[in-house]
Amino acid sequence: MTSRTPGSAQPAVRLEGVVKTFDGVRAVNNLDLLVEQAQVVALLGPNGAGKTTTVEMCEGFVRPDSGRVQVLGLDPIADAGKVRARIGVMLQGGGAYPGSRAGEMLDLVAAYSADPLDPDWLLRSLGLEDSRRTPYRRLSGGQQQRLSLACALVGRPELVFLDEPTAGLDAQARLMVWELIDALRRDGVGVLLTTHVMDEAEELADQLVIIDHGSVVAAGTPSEVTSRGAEGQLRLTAPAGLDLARLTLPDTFRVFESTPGTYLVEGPIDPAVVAAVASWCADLGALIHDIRVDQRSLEDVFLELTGRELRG
Ligand SMILES: Nc1ncnc2c1ncn2[C@@H]1O[C@H](COP(=O)(O)OP(=O)(O)OP(=O)(O)O)[C@@H](O)[C@H]1O
Repeated sequence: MTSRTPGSAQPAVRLEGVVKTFDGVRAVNNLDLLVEQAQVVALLGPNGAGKTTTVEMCEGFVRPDSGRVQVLGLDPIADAGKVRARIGVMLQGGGAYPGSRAGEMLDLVAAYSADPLDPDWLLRSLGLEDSRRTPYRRLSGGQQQRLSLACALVGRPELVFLDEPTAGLDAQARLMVWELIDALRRDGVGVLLTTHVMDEAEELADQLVIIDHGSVVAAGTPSEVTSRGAEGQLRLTAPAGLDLARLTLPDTFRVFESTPGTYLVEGPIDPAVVAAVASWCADLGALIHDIRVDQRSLEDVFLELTGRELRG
């Protein structure tokens, strides 16, 4: 992918206090969201949390009741023509003529762009080089999915919206899509993606935004989100019967010997805690056999924040 010249300092997406209500139900409730250029932001949330509504407001398909939506510094409804020429939207299985061939479809979309990417390069990057002449209806679900991603990207957008880009893809195809998203970021493109796949969000995103009932419940880098307020655990294996009274940690920590020679420290584990434990052992002349910090996974945090019940 060729590198683009740096654009204006406008963020790719900025939402401020956005509200959208359907039939008395607040789908989006006072939402703030920021996607900078050259940044991948993953929007996470349980079913019905308001992700699609949020993205559709950014794409100019849904009008907010109140608040401000800006895309590349423009209003996506008032400036729809200008905005659509500069963004890429991945539509799930939509907009295809079933009889047209994969390569023809991509060429057609490319023909609408002033400066398209090379369609053959895109097909290769997505493992579709052998499907150029295959009619759309004969493509597998995963191939159709990748073709719709190619169509979203071929116009060299400054910002792309990806709705569950790897849903239903096999491991190889998923990796290709991840690599392509990484290449987009390197090329200065802003990416707002929705996903239900936690490791995808952790792997790809610079920033995570978890929403529930239309509002942000957590936001930050993946490590900020997984460590924020986290009760972690440090597990230490060392000689049995060490004097715990000589380990000085704040009262917020719970320290105990769970079985002879296995010590647990529960609380917000940070590098200073690990150092304190190591120096406690050193002062006692005790050799550490094993030390491990168990961090919560993004899935743990997600379920804690959004509950475990099934949503409609
Ligand atoms: N056009 C509409 N008319 C009525 N209600 C709607 C409409 N679009 C969305 N909603 C409601 O708004 C809420 C948020 O829906 P939305 O599709 O934005 O959630 P989502 O986070 O994308 O969910 P999912 O993960 O299931 O795709 C839901 O309660 C949904 O039923």
